[in-house]
Amino acid sequence: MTNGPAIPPIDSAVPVLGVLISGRGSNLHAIIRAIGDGRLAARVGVVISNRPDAGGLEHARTAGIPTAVIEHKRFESRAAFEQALVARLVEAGASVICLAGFMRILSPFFLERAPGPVLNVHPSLLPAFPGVDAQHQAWTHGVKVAGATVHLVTPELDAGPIVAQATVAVLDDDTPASLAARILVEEHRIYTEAITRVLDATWHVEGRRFVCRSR
Ligand SMILES: Nc1nc2c(c(=O)[nH]1)N[C@@H](CN(C=O)c1ccc(C(=O)N[C@@H](CCC(=O)O)C(=O)O)cc1)CN2
Ligand SMILES: NCC(=O)N[C@@H]1O[C@H](COP(=O)([O-])[O-])[C@@H](O)[C@H]1O
Repeated sequence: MTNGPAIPPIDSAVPVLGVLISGRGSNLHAIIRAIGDGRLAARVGVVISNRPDAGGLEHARTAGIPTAVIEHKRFESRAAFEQALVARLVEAGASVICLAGFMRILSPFFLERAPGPVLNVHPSLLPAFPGVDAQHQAWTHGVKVAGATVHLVTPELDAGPIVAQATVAVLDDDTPASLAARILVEEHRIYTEAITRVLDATWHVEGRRFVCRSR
């Protein structure tokens, strides 16, 4: 009698990602698919959501990835919440933290204790249109070129060194929703590229510039 599908042993040589979400998790799903396709040499050690109803948790469960719900509302302070995040990331052995639609501003308390660099994906060509609803900001402003950014997370919101970007042409008949959908495709593509660059040991930051020797 078999005991179900064989669960491959954990390869300690494979870098571990910790992914933080708050919602549907399409960027998380893109990371999981990239790993499964062999396009990203890593594994997701834990998916943490600050919201129990986050749809992205199901992507993790389907992929057999450990999940945790750490609700910010249940903590007395932002620091206590962030300490819980750090503890779960350390427990999972995460060495790179990926924010994927994680809708909490992280304080220096977290960033000083995180077990590795923190990345975020943002749906605009930063520094243009920081903050929330960036796609709608760009559409309303009338830009002809929008896009997506993956950046290192620093205490200042959406202002960290840029690791990867992609442009998206804005069409005359675009709506905010149609533009956001095309930007999302590029987010999915560049997040894998950005994680690969950060996993490469030959990067450093010069001023605001993310410099990666090998890519
Ligand atoms: N220190 C940083 N934290 C975060 C960054 C960052 O660059 N530096 N990126 C954000 C992602 N983000 C936009 O890309 C973003 C997320 C959340 C907010 C925000 O106003 N959050 C509120 C609460 C909102 C809610 O819970 O619904 C808050 O934290 O008080 C703005 C922008 C992730 N974190
Ligand atoms: N300011 C942060 C921000 O706007 N992040 C955006 O939230 C969405 C999450 O989608 P997902 O849950 O399907 O990955 C993504 O479009 C991401 O760029």
